[in-house]
Amino acid sequence: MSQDLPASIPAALFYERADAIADAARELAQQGWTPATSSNFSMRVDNDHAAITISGRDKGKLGRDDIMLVDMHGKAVGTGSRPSAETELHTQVYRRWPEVNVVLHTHSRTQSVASRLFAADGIIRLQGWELQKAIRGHTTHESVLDIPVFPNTQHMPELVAQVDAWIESGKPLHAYLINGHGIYTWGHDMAEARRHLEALEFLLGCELDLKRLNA
Ligand SMILES: CSC[C@@H](O)[C@@H](O)C(=O)COP(=O)(O)O
Ligand SMILES: [Zn+2]
Repeated sequence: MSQDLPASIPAALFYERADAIADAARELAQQGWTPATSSNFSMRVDNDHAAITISGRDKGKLGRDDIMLVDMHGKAVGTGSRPSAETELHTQVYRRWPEVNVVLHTHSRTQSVASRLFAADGIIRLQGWELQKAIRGHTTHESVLDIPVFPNTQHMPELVAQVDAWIESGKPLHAYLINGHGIYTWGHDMAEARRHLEALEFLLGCELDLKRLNA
């Protein structure tokens, strides 16, 4: 289905975003983090719109026609295509933080297992790892980096409410896990969002190893 763009959005801008999403998705898929059409990716286009993956597509084989425009409430703009089933989790981040321009969601094995293992605690506390410094605002391994684990649901407003409650409690949020599901993280640009995702994948893997070793 073709994408019509509002007059305020140049085609070159939208397709630059679409290409950047498709390129990142391909690379993340190659790492095995987007199995069986899972995962979704988006980039802010302007204050009122984001480019996001169309629902159900193989994230390892995306082209620019697999990306569509939505408004900041998750409604399709200029196309009959269906946006990601989890679009509201992306637009929530864009509405909340105007400086965030990229949201990434993946389903790696490490993310999935860690989410199950720490679900009862509702949180994974990362501390003492040098790689925490890959996360914006963290300048030392001594800092505390809390990653909440929210219960999974197919009803997005419930998840949105849980994320809102965490943020409104005043706690920092750079990423969250959904139990048995995967991770959401974001960044000011694609490089930062990718760095956050990669660092968190590594750190969750380390925490799982510690549990395995009973350390
Ligand atoms: C194929 S199961 C994964 C989905 O249920 C969902 O969690 C997901 O990440 C992808 O959904 P999508 O609608 O393609 O964005
Ligand atoms: Zn998902």
